[in-house]
Amino acid sequence: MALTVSHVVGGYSQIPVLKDISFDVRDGELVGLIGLNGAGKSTTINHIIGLLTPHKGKITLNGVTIAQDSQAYKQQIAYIPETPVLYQELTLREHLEMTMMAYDLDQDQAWVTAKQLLKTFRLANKLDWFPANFSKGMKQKVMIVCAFLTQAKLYIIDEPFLGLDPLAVNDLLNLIEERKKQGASILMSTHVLDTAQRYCDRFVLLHSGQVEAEGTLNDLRQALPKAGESLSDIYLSMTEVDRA
Ligand SMILES: Nc1ncnc2c1ncn2[C@@H]1O[C@H](COP(=O)(O)OP(=O)(O)OP(=O)(O)O)[C@@H](O)[C@H]1O
Repeated sequence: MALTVSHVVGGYSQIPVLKDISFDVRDGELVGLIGLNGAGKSTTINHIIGLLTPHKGKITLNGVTIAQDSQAYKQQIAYIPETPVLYQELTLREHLEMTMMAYDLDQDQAWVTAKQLLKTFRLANKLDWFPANFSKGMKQKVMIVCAFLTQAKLYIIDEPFLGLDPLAVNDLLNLIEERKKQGASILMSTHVLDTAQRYCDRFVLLHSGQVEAEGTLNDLRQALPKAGESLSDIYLSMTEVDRA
């Protein structure tokens, strides 16, 4: 089991946002973290990447908790935030070099991977550009290239589809497929439910800080038999109580 989130209660203050959530992401699997605005998706991710500490419960990555070995834990994760976070004073080349250092990557090997990724995301001739010169989507692509440059065990991708052009979305989905085949795990938060339905192996449906349902689309259909066939129908049905 790559990632295990076990009975996590947590949030930003003493009042918990996450109320006893449990789920896992297995090797070679893409899991969709789905929920309305404010459901707790980013808060969950912030706990997994170690920005927040659970009040209760435990998060392990291949058996290691962040408290046991912070560096070993963090080096297994590559995170692509919803809003790109780049250093204004560093070029694209320097962002890549910094990632290689942070993940202890072999420079020669990493540059082979980097060049391929830069070509895929049409950034190959922009190595000496600074973030100020990039569009929003280009900044997002820089984050994607940095993340997939690593050989992380777990990729966490927060809402990847909103700022990217359709070509880049397709390239990202291909990249996810490729890393899955190599055994990596991916946790992806998104509101784009038709794409999630097509590509995710399993889903975690978060609602008001709780896991309302989880499993494959078939598992969800069986759990909510009257909801409808699509992930969108199932999700809307699950949130109906709040909208009544
Ligand atoms: N920095 C913060 N400090 C205090 N409360 C926060 C903070 N960030 C989020 N929250 C609260 O935590 C709850 C869950 O928010 P979270 O950002 O995890 O939702 P989300 O599912 O990622 O939503 P969205 O789809 O809008 O990104 C919300 O009630 C929100 O107000």
